[in-house]
Amino acid sequence: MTVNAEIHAGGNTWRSLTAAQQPDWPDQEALRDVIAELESYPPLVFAGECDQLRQRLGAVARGEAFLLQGGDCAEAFDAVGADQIRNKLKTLLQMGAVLTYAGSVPVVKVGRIAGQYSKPRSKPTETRDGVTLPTYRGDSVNGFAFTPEARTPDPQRLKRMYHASASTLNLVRAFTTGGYADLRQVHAWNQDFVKSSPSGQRYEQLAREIDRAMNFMNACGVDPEALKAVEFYASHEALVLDYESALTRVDSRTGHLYDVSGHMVWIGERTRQLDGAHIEFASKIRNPIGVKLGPTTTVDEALTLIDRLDPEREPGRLTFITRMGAGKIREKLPELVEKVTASGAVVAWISDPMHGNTFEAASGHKTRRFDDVLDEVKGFFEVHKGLGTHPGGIHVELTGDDVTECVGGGDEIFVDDLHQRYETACDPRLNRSQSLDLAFLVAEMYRDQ
Ligand SMILES: O=C[C@H](O)[C@H](O)COP(=O)(O)O
Ligand SMILES: C=C(OP(=O)(O)O)C(=O)O
Ligand SMILES: [Mn+2]
Repeated sequence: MTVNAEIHAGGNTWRSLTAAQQPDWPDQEALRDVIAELESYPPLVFAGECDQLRQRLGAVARGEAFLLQGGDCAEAFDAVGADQIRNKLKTLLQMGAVLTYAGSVPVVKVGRIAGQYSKPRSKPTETRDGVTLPTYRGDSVNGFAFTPEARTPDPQRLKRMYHASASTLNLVRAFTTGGYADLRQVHAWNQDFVKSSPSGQRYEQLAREIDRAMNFMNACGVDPEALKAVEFYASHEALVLDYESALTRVDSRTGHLYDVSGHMVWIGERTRQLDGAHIEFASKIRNPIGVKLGPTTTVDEALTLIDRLDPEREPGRLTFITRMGAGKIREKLPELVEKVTASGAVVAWISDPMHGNTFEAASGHKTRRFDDVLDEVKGFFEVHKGLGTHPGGIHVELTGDDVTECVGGGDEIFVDDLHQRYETACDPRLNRSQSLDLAFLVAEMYRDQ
């Protein structure tokens, strides 16, 4: 084996361990062919960009910046269109502007985008009217339609995932570097929105203040070109390990392995077993890594995760994304933060206020209350304030469209409205107005911290 091949094999050490939540591919030979093809594809991101994000997250971990991570629960192949991508980006940029200006903090912007196609599920099957089929595991694995054909895992979908991610990332890069995301466009992002919604009106007022601040900077001689491009990164859950390891490459600059399917990847609450394949895989790559921590996480688990994933104790390498639930965060988070901090490790602490607050409405829709989401973030800030540690950011499921999936918000959505525009393929997302409401409220919390 050449040195490079040996290092590359390092991206496959997970294969001898148990990998939770993997698809039951019916045709192993077809899977092998797909993996071989994916291995020949060009990387979607450059390892140097992953390093840059790790540095940005280092600032988050040290308390010098705030992470805004958001996007769909599950991206869908048929939603890879200019309007949907632009709306999501616009929402994230508006939230970023609110947090930067009203929270007075640099904001690191990371999408759950261009690769968020695979879903862990609580049940392997779904039954409707006496018919039982495999559960939907994301567009990378099977189809959402409730038919045996659609629900059978098809490895060809992994190639579609790659191409859908590539098209999405291409447009995101064009928008964020080509002038669309220019901060001087801060009003333009709001045009379709402002009149109809309270959060849009509140945003417009903020945009006017930003304008004045920019005019002031202009008058002081600050180069306006500096505002033209925005740094934006792509992230997704590293769930289907055949895909992630097929896109893992040796960086020619350093000889290290990077998962070049996205800048940052995270390991979910259902796949973070210390002796499992996902943690092993993540330990071999140099990307910044997130790990979701639910309410059953023990201090020992958190400390072992640090030993496994951040042995060098490098700020920015490891982000803990807590998702405790509004009713548990104040009880469960303090000990974790306290003991991790006492260990000397510097991780970024981020709040996912979505996944601990899901419930089923009487109509059968999976939903979340805006007030619970807000309360979990409040609890997260309270805990960090009490311990003198840094509330590093938020991780949210959102979309730029006017969906009716979560209840509440300033432009209130009621349980009876859920059916109107319930479009998610998995978990309920904040719509644009609810996302902006959240950004304003989080900015206030940050400022008061
Ligand atoms: O996005 C997260 C998970 O896939 C989701 O919360 C699991 O939901 P389920 O209980 O419907 O499987
Ligand atoms: C599956 C997810 O979350 P968790 O692993 O926290 O349940 C998710 O982020 O969509
Ligand atoms: Mn989800």
